[in-house]
Formats: sequence, C-alpha cells, structure tokens
Amino acid sequence: MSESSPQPAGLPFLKGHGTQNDFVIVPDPDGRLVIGPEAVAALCDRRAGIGADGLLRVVRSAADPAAADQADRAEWFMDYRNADGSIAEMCGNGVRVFARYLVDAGLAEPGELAVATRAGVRTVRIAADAEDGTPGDVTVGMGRAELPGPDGIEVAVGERRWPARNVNMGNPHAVAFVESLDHAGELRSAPLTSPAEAYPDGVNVEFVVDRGPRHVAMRVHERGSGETLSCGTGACAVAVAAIRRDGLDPAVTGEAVSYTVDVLGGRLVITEYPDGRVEKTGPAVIVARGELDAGWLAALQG
Ligand SMILES: N[C@@H](CCC[C@H](N)C(=O)O)C(=O)O
Repeated sequence: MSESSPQPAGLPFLKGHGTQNDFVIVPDPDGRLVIGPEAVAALCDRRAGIGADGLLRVVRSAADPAAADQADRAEWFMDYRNADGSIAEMCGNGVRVFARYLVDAGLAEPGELAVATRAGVRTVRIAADAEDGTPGDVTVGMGRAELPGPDGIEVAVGERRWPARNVNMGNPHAVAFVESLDHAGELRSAPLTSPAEAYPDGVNVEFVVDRGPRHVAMRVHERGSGETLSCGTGACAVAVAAIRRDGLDPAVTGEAVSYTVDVLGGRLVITEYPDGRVEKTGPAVIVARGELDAGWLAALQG
C-alpha cells in the first residue's frame, strides 16, 4: 500500500459487518491510496492482519477512474476487494456497511443515498435506530437479476452433484438447491462448477434448503474469500432462483414477492418487484475504528 504524497503516521481504518460478512473499511476520500492485492490480503488476514472477508475503500467517485463516469449520480464509490485481493463487481453486504460508515462519519445525509459500484449505482436507505439504540436496518436497491443460463449447469462437492441456476447480480452466482446444508461439506476449497464456460471469471456458489413458505437458508463459498457467513448478492441470487422455482416470478404474476433468506450470520429479506428490481434489507454495523501501525504499513510496501 502506498500513498502518492507524504504518508501519515498511521492510516485510519474501521471494521464493520453485515450479517457477519465482515469488512476492513479504509477511508480514502481523495483517492490518494494505492492498495495492491498483497496489501488487501495482508489486511484481511485473520491472524497476521485485521481480518475480514473483504475490503471497502471509501473514495469519491470523481477521484477514481473506475467510477468517474458515475460521479454525476453518486458522490461516493465503493471500491470493493475480496480477501485474496481480487476485485469484484459488487458486494451486497458491503454496500450496506459502506452506507452506514458514510452516514456515521457525516459524509452523507441519512435517508436515501446513491453509491457507485463497479456494477453501477446502487441506492441505499437507512432506517432510523430503534429506541433502545439498535441500529436501523439498511435496504439496498440491488438492480435487476440476470439469469443467463446455460441449461445444464452443475455444482459438485465430493461425490454429490446438483443442478444449479446461473444468476448474475452484478457478480456471478451458481445457486444449487440441496437436501441438507451439511452436504456442502467443509467448503475449504471452491466447489466444482460445470460447464467451465458458464463462469469464465469464477463464481460464488450458494447451497440452499427450504425452511418454510418463502423462507430458505443458505451457505455460500465466495469467489476470492472462501466460505463466508453471509453474502448479500448471493442471498439475492438465491431468492430470485427460489422465486422462479416456485412459479412466483413477479414479472408474470404482477405481484412483488419477498423471501426470507437465513445465512449463517443472520437473516436477510429480499423482495423482487414486477419490473424486475430486487431489494435487500438487513443489518449493517460498524464495530471498531483505529489506526494501522505505520511500521507494519511500511513493511507491506516492501
Ligand atoms: N460478500 C459479498 C460478495 C463479494 C464479492 C464476491 N466474493 C465476488 O467475487 O463476486 C456480498 O455480500 O455480496
């Protein structure tokens, strides 16, 4: 990690999570930091670093070439990276945490807030805190799901194989309905997906079981992060796949439909509307703030 002009003593960071999908947040409003993949991986390392499923760099859209074309619609760009340092188009839990940070830091007004992402602008609404101080849930307009096929996609773990649905929520997902979440095994490595051409850039894989009417539970293996306790885009992909499977496509019925999706780290509620818009609601919490040790940072730069 390096800075293009004089480096401060230590670099401020925060830690936050959404349904236990956790993030290191690095404020970089003016786009002065260059955070390479090795630095991201070091920060996300759970033993030698801060520890997280991913990193959120908070930068003004106008200050980052990846988002400059969105600057007229969204002041802030969520520069999201997976724990291994790879770049992903979108992070559904991350964008809730990102919005929480902006409002807490006084960088955005509470209410409706537009955030630029590599998948386009997403709109976030933060509900008021409860009387006991519990932070209000955060709702994100996740855009429209795409279900590009092809038919015949399969996910395999060990000897077990399942048909899977290709759902794109800005980033790629393979959704498999299984008999038991235990059948996903330990998920220490990425499940196999086939055919290989379906996911040229890798894939996030969700395993899903039914819990009740319009209520499912999932586990996920995330591209670039391994098994996580929650994936917001994954929960949307799962809800959309379940809605299609259950014959409730709002574009056909004319009725919006909501599914509850339990993840290992909590619960998300996903709604799909007749015009195809998908919304996701769940918690987003900032748990710590601090300063990265200047010596450690210097060592990261080599
Ligand atoms: N945890 C995220 C998804 C992060 C990106 C994903 N691993 C990918 O590579 O596409 C979420 O909450 O959506």
